[in-house]
Amino acid sequence: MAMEDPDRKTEVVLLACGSFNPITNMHLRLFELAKDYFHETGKYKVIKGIISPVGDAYQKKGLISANHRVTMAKLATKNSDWVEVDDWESCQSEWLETLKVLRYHHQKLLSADVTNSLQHTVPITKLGRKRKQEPNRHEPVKKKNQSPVVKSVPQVKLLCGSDMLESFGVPNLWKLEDITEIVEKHGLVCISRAGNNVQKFIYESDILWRHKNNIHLVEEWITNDISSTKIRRALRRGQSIRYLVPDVVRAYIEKNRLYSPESEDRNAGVVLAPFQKHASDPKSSQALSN
Ligand SMILES: Nc1ncnc2c1ncn2[C@@H]1O[C@H](COP(=O)(O)OP(=O)(O)OP(=O)(O)O)[C@@H](O)[C@H]1O
Ligand SMILES: NC(=O)c1ccc[n+]([C@@H]2O[C@H](COP(=O)(O)O)[C@@H](O)[C@H]2O)c1
Ligand SMILES: [Zn+2]
Repeated sequence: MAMEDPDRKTEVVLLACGSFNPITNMHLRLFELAKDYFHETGKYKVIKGIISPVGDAYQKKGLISANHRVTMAKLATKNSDWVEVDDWESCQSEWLETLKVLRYHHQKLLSADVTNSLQHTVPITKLGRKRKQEPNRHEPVKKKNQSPVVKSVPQVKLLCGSDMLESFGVPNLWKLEDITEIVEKHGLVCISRAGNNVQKFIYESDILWRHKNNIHLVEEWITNDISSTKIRRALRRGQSIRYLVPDVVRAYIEKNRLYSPESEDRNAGVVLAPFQKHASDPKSSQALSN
């Protein structure tokens, strides 16, 4: 695609998909942990984080309306200068495979990049000639000048916890071809969650093992087991959730009385959308059996 510059860092956009029912401090920490990890490698630059709450059609038990979940995620990230919320996925009337969400965001960056380079196009040959005419040949050439033309599109990597990675092994939940394309074309960043053995999981899957260079495992040393399930449970019991979610999110939940025994019963007994969609597909039944 573009001219490779060994000094230039690969730009990465981190995409987190999930229910965010509701968003917690731990979800926000995932982004910080992943960004630190990539920057410490010296090879990547994380330019953006995207939170994509799942749509209502996912039909998970206890899932409250996407409208509230998106609003809370926006409130939670309003002080972040690099993490944003995208509601495209949640606005779709049907549930979408995570791969399609990754493709959409990659495509969006591609078209933004085309627009950008059309605005700044300088033929590469011209830049080459200009470089040779520079007076001091020993001075390092400023590669920065080339950026609008030769810049490559950022990679969009799926950011998740190890429970999501391990869900790849749940029969009928993921299509094998989707898992393959995610790890082959995009890449995965997985934050370890207490009680999960991700390395063994990767070892036991041929596909994940083959693409392990594109699966980044990030150890969370300051462990923190906040989950949305536990937040909803505390709320149902009238217990405090202060310091577990951003204060603006807590205030929004209280104002709108969002989580109750009734809301927890939403979608009770309903089959989760991916199971409905993939159950009859033989390719997905034993997604990672070897
Ligand atoms: N404590 C955590 N450590 C690592 N990853 C986490 C943690 N909490 C959530 N995640 C990750 O955040 C993403 C979104 O998760 P999700 O919306 O399901 O939140 P959750 O807290 O796990 O909610 P629930 O309890 O309802 O399953 C997933 O990739 C999940 O693995
Ligand atoms: N086949 C798939 O693409 C597939 C299957 C199951 C869950 N997912 C996604 O993973 C996330 C899981 O979120 P929860 O952990 O809240 O259920 C959601 O964004 C959901 O859309 C994708
Ligand atoms: Zn979860």
